[in-house]
Amino acid sequence: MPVNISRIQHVESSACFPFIEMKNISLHFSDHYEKLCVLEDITLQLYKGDFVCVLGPSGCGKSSLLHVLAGFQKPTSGDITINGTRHTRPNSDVGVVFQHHNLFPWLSIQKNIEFGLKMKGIPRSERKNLVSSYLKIVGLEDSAAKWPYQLSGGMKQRAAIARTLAADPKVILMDEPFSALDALTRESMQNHLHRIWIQTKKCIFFITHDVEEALLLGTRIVVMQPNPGRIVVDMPNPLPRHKSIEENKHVKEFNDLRNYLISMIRKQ
Ligand SMILES: Nc1ncnc2c1ncn2[C@@H]1O[C@H](COP(=O)(O)OP(=O)(O)OP(=O)(O)O)[C@@H](O)[C@H]1O
Repeated sequence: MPVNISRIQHVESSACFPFIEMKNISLHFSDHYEKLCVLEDITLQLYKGDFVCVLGPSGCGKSSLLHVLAGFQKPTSGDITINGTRHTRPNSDVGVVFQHHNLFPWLSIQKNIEFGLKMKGIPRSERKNLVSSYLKIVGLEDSAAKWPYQLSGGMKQRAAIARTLAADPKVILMDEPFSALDALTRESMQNHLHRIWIQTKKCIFFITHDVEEALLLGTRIVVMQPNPGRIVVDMPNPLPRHKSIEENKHVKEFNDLRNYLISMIRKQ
Protein backbone atom coordinates (compact mmCIF):
# COMPACT_ATOMS: atom_id res chain seq x y z
CA MET A 1 0.00 0.00 0.00
CA PRO A 2 1.56 3.36 -0.97
CA VAL A 3 2.29 5.80 1.85
CA ASN A 4 -0.07 8.77 1.95
CA ILE A 5 2.42 11.31 3.29
CA SER A 6 -0.14 14.10 3.77
CA ARG A 7 -2.27 11.79 5.94
CA ILE A 8 0.50 10.83 8.35
CA GLN A 9 1.80 14.31 9.12
CA HIS A 10 1.18 15.70 12.60
CA VAL A 11 -0.91 12.73 13.67
CA GLU A 12 -1.36 12.54 17.45
CA SER A 13 -0.04 9.45 19.22
CA SER A 14 -2.74 6.91 20.00
CA ALA A 15 -1.95 6.86 23.72
CA CYS A 16 -4.13 9.35 25.55
CA PHE A 17 -1.92 10.81 28.28
CA PRO A 18 1.56 12.19 27.56
CA PHE A 19 3.89 11.48 30.42
CA ILE A 20 6.45 14.01 29.25
CA GLU A 21 5.18 17.31 27.96
CA MET A 22 7.24 20.21 26.60
CA LYS A 23 5.11 23.31 26.23
CA ASN A 24 6.10 26.42 24.29
CA ILE A 25 9.84 25.93 24.85
CA SER A 26 12.03 28.76 23.62
CA LEU A 27 15.78 29.12 24.07
CA HIS A 28 17.54 32.36 23.19
CA PHE A 29 21.18 33.30 23.54
CA SER A 30 22.38 36.84 23.13
CA ASP A 31 25.69 38.66 23.10
CA HIS A 32 26.51 42.34 22.54
CA TYR A 33 25.71 42.12 18.84
CA GLU A 34 22.79 39.77 18.28
CA LYS A 35 20.08 37.60 19.73
CA LEU A 36 20.11 33.96 18.60
CA CYS A 37 16.76 32.09 18.67
CA VAL A 38 18.01 28.51 19.08
CA LEU A 39 14.54 27.11 19.89
CA GLU A 40 11.26 28.89 19.28
CA ASP A 41 7.92 27.83 20.74
CA ILE A 42 8.48 24.07 20.73
CA THR A 43 5.61 21.93 21.98
CA LEU A 44 6.12 18.18 22.06
CA GLN A 45 4.52 15.33 23.96
CA LEU A 46 6.23 12.03 24.65
CA TYR A 47 4.16 8.95 25.45
CA LYS A 48 5.13 5.71 27.17
CA GLY A 49 6.79 3.38 24.68
CA ASP A 50 7.51 6.14 22.13
CA PHE A 51 10.80 5.89 20.24
CA VAL A 52 11.09 9.43 18.90
CA CYS A 53 13.83 10.04 16.33
CA VAL A 54 14.78 13.68 15.80
CA LEU A 55 16.23 14.73 12.45
CA GLY A 56 17.27 18.11 11.14
CA PRO A 57 20.13 20.03 9.51
CA SER A 58 23.21 20.86 11.53
CA GLY A 59 22.61 23.76 13.90
CA CYS A 60 18.79 23.51 13.97
CA GLY A 61 18.79 22.99 17.75
CA LYS A 62 18.46 19.20 18.20
CA SER A 63 21.12 18.93 20.92
CA SER A 64 19.86 22.12 22.55
CA LEU A 65 16.39 20.58 22.79
CA LEU A 66 17.90 17.43 24.33
CA HIS A 67 19.84 19.54 26.84
CA VAL A 68 16.66 21.35 27.84
CA LEU A 69 14.82 18.02 28.18
CA ALA A 70 17.67 16.59 30.26
CA GLY A 71 17.52 19.61 32.58
CA PHE A 72 21.11 20.65 31.66
CA GLN A 73 19.90 23.89 30.07
CA LYS A 74 17.17 26.16 31.44
CA PRO A 75 14.86 27.31 28.62
CA THR A 76 14.24 31.03 28.17
CA SER A 77 10.52 30.33 28.38
CA GLY A 78 8.17 27.36 28.47
CA ASP A 79 7.65 24.38 30.75
CA ILE A 80 8.48 20.69 30.89
CA THR A 81 6.44 18.28 32.99
CA ILE A 82 7.11 14.60 33.67
CA ASN A 83 4.06 12.72 34.90
CA GLY A 84 2.49 16.07 35.70
CA THR A 85 5.43 17.29 37.83
CA ARG A 86 7.51 20.26 36.69
CA HIS A 87 10.96 19.16 35.48
CA THR A 88 13.68 21.78 35.91
CA ARG A 89 16.97 19.99 36.63
CA PRO A 90 18.75 16.71 35.86
CA ASN A 91 17.28 13.82 37.82
CA SER A 92 16.93 10.03 37.69
CA ASP A 93 13.71 10.22 35.60
CA VAL A 94 15.85 11.17 32.61
CA GLY A 95 18.83 9.05 31.46
CA VAL A 96 21.26 10.32 28.83
CA VAL A 97 23.51 8.38 26.40
CA PHE A 98 26.01 10.59 24.58
CA GLN A 99 27.92 10.15 21.33
CA HIS A 100 30.98 9.06 23.32
CA HIS A 101 30.38 6.61 26.15
CA ASN A 102 31.22 8.03 29.55
CA LEU A 103 32.01 4.80 31.38
CA PHE A 104 34.24 5.10 34.45
CA PRO A 105 37.62 3.73 33.29
CA TRP A 106 38.55 2.61 36.82
CA LEU A 107 35.52 0.28 37.15
CA SER A 108 34.79 -3.05 35.44
CA ILE A 109 31.77 -3.19 33.13
CA GLN A 110 29.77 -4.93 35.84
CA LYS A 111 30.70 -2.27 38.41
CA ASN A 112 29.94 0.51 35.93
CA ILE A 113 26.40 -0.83 35.48
CA GLU A 114 26.05 -1.39 39.22
CA PHE A 115 27.17 2.13 40.14
CA GLY A 116 23.78 3.89 39.87
CA LEU A 117 22.04 1.01 41.66
CA LYS A 118 24.49 1.30 44.56
CA MET A 119 23.85 5.06 44.75
CA LYS A 120 20.12 4.31 44.97
CA GLY A 121 20.79 2.04 47.98
CA ILE A 122 19.61 -1.17 46.28
CA PRO A 123 20.79 -4.22 48.28
CA ARG A 124 23.77 -6.21 46.95
CA SER A 125 21.85 -9.41 45.99
CA GLU A 126 19.22 -7.45 44.07
CA ARG A 127 21.97 -5.40 42.38
CA LYS A 128 23.65 -8.57 41.20
CA ASN A 129 20.45 -9.86 39.60
CA LEU A 130 19.69 -6.52 37.96
CA VAL A 131 23.23 -6.18 36.58
CA SER A 132 23.09 -9.69 35.04
CA SER A 133 19.73 -8.99 33.44
CA TYR A 134 20.93 -5.69 31.88
CA LEU A 135 24.18 -7.31 30.71
CA LYS A 136 22.03 -9.94 29.01
CA ILE A 137 19.73 -7.35 27.39
CA VAL A 138 22.73 -5.63 25.76
CA GLY A 139 24.50 -8.92 24.95
CA LEU A 140 27.54 -8.39 27.19
CA GLU A 141 27.12 -11.35 29.58
CA ASP A 142 30.64 -12.54 28.80
CA SER A 143 32.25 -9.14 29.34
CA ALA A 144 31.08 -8.41 32.90
CA ALA A 145 34.56 -8.59 34.43
CA LYS A 146 36.31 -6.67 31.63
CA TRP A 147 37.51 -3.06 31.84
CA PRO A 148 36.18 -0.41 29.45
CA TYR A 149 39.52 -0.25 27.57
CA GLN A 150 39.17 -3.96 26.73
CA LEU A 151 35.90 -3.43 24.81
CA SER A 152 35.28 -2.33 21.21
CA GLY A 153 33.51 1.00 20.52
CA GLY A 154 30.14 -0.70 19.98
CA MET A 155 30.51 -2.80 23.15
CA LYS A 156 31.35 0.30 25.20
CA GLN A 157 28.26 2.04 23.86
CA ARG A 158 26.17 -1.04 24.75
CA ALA A 159 27.63 -0.98 28.28
CA ALA A 160 26.74 2.74 28.53
CA ILE A 161 23.16 1.90 27.44
CA ALA A 162 23.00 -0.89 30.08
CA ARG A 163 24.22 1.52 32.75
CA THR A 164 21.54 4.03 31.77
CA LEU A 165 18.83 1.32 31.65
CA ALA A 166 19.87 0.06 35.09
CA ALA A 167 19.02 3.43 36.64
CA ASP A 168 15.45 2.80 35.36
CA PRO A 169 14.79 6.29 33.96
CA LYS A 170 11.36 7.16 32.55
CA VAL A 171 12.92 8.42 29.34
CA ILE A 172 16.32 7.83 27.71
CA LEU A 173 17.82 10.66 25.68
CA MET A 174 20.40 9.71 23.06
CA ASP A 175 22.48 12.29 21.18
CA GLU A 176 23.84 10.63 18.03
CA PRO A 177 25.00 7.62 20.06
CA PHE A 178 26.23 5.64 17.03
CA SER A 179 27.78 8.38 14.92
CA ALA A 180 31.35 7.61 16.05
CA LEU A 181 31.03 3.92 15.06
CA ASP A 182 31.96 2.28 11.76
CA ALA A 183 29.13 1.25 9.40
CA LEU A 184 29.03 -2.44 10.40
CA THR A 185 29.13 -1.77 14.15
CA ARG A 186 26.50 0.88 13.69
CA GLU A 187 24.18 -1.59 11.96
CA SER A 188 24.69 -4.13 14.71
CA MET A 189 24.02 -1.43 17.37
CA GLN A 190 20.78 -0.48 15.61
CA ASN A 191 19.66 -4.11 15.87
CA HIS A 192 20.67 -4.22 19.54
CA LEU A 193 18.80 -1.02 20.33
CA HIS A 194 15.72 -2.21 18.41
CA ARG A 195 15.69 -5.41 20.50
CA ILE A 196 16.33 -3.48 23.74
CA TRP A 197 13.38 -1.19 23.00
CA ILE A 198 11.12 -4.18 22.14
CA GLN A 199 12.10 -5.81 25.45
CA THR A 200 11.89 -2.75 27.72
CA LYS A 201 9.45 -0.45 25.83
CA LYS A 202 11.33 2.50 27.35
CA CYS A 203 10.49 5.92 25.99
CA ILE A 204 13.51 6.94 23.87
CA PHE A 205 14.34 10.38 22.43
CA PHE A 206 17.02 9.77 19.82
CA ILE A 207 18.90 12.39 17.79
CA THR A 208 20.39 11.28 14.50
CA HIS A 209 21.56 12.70 11.18
CA ASP A 210 20.74 9.43 9.47
CA VAL A 211 17.26 9.32 7.91
CA GLU A 212 17.40 5.53 7.41
CA GLU A 213 18.36 5.01 11.05
CA ALA A 214 15.35 7.11 12.10
CA LEU A 215 13.02 5.07 9.88
CA LEU A 216 14.43 1.76 11.10
CA LEU A 217 14.29 2.59 14.81
CA GLY A 218 11.63 5.23 15.45
CA THR A 219 7.95 4.84 16.21
CA ARG A 220 7.73 8.58 15.64
CA ILE A 221 9.85 10.94 13.56
CA VAL A 222 10.35 14.61 14.28
CA VAL A 223 12.06 16.96 11.82
CA MET A 224 13.44 20.32 12.96
CA GLN A 225 14.39 23.38 10.95
CA PRO A 226 16.77 26.21 12.00
CA ASN A 227 16.48 30.01 12.37
CA PRO A 228 14.63 29.74 14.64
CA GLY A 229 14.88 26.08 15.72
CA ARG A 230 11.38 24.61 15.40
CA ILE A 231 9.52 21.38 14.67
CA VAL A 232 8.20 21.11 11.10
CA VAL A 233 7.20 17.42 11.07
CA ASP A 234 5.99 15.16 13.88
CA MET A 235 4.68 11.94 12.38
CA PRO A 236 4.20 8.33 13.42
CA ASN A 237 6.45 5.95 11.51
CA PRO A 238 4.12 3.79 9.43
CA LEU A 239 6.68 0.99 8.93
CA PRO A 240 5.65 -2.17 10.81
CA ARG A 241 7.38 -2.43 14.22
CA HIS A 242 7.12 -6.22 14.44
CA LYS A 243 9.38 -6.63 11.40
CA SER A 244 13.14 -6.75 11.77
CA ILE A 245 15.29 -3.82 10.67
CA GLU A 246 16.50 -5.86 7.70
CA GLU A 247 12.92 -6.65 6.58
CA ASN A 248 11.83 -3.03 6.90
CA LYS A 249 14.62 -1.88 4.59
CA HIS A 250 12.88 -3.84 1.83
CA VAL A 251 9.35 -2.58 2.50
CA LYS A 252 8.12 -0.66 -0.55
CA GLU A 253 7.23 2.52 1.40
CA PHE A 254 10.77 2.78 2.81
CA ASN A 255 12.16 4.78 -0.12
CA ASP A 256 9.11 7.09 -0.35
CA LEU A 257 9.42 7.88 3.36
CA ARG A 258 13.17 8.44 3.13
CA ASN A 259 12.76 10.82 0.19
CA TYR A 260 9.95 12.68 1.94
CA LEU A 261 12.03 13.14 5.12
CA ILE A 262 15.11 14.25 3.16
CA SER A 263 12.98 16.84 1.35
CA MET A 264 11.64 18.12 4.70
CA ILE A 265 15.16 18.37 6.15
CA ARG A 266 16.38 20.32 3.11
CA LYS A 267 13.35 22.59 2.90
CA GLN A 268 14.19 26.01 4.33
N1 LIG B 1 25.66 27.93 24.87
C1 LIG B 1 25.45 28.46 23.67
N2 LIG B 1 25.65 29.76 23.43
C2 LIG B 1 25.40 30.30 22.22
N3 LIG B 1 24.93 29.61 21.17
C3 LIG B 1 24.72 28.30 21.34
C4 LIG B 1 24.95 27.64 22.59
N4 LIG B 1 24.62 26.34 22.45
C5 LIG B 1 24.21 26.18 21.18
N5 LIG B 1 24.28 27.35 20.51
C6 LIG B 1 23.88 27.57 19.12
O1 LIG B 1 22.61 26.99 18.96
C7 LIG B 1 22.46 26.51 17.64
C8 LIG B 1 21.95 25.08 17.69
O2 LIG B 1 22.98 24.24 18.19
P1 LIG B 1 22.74 22.69 18.46
O3 LIG B 1 24.03 22.09 18.88
O4 LIG B 1 21.57 22.54 19.35
O5 LIG B 1 22.32 22.20 17.00
P2 LIG B 1 22.23 20.71 16.42
O6 LIG B 1 21.01 20.68 15.57
O7 LIG B 1 22.33 19.73 17.52
O8 LIG B 1 23.53 20.66 15.51
P3 LIG B 1 24.42 19.38 15.06
O9 LIG B 1 23.50 18.52 14.26
O10 LIG B 1 25.50 20.00 14.22
O11 LIG B 1 24.92 18.72 16.30
C9 LIG B 1 23.80 26.66 16.96
O12 LIG B 1 23.76 27.82 16.15
C10 LIG B 1 24.75 26.84 18.11
O13 LIG B 1 25.85 27.64 17.74
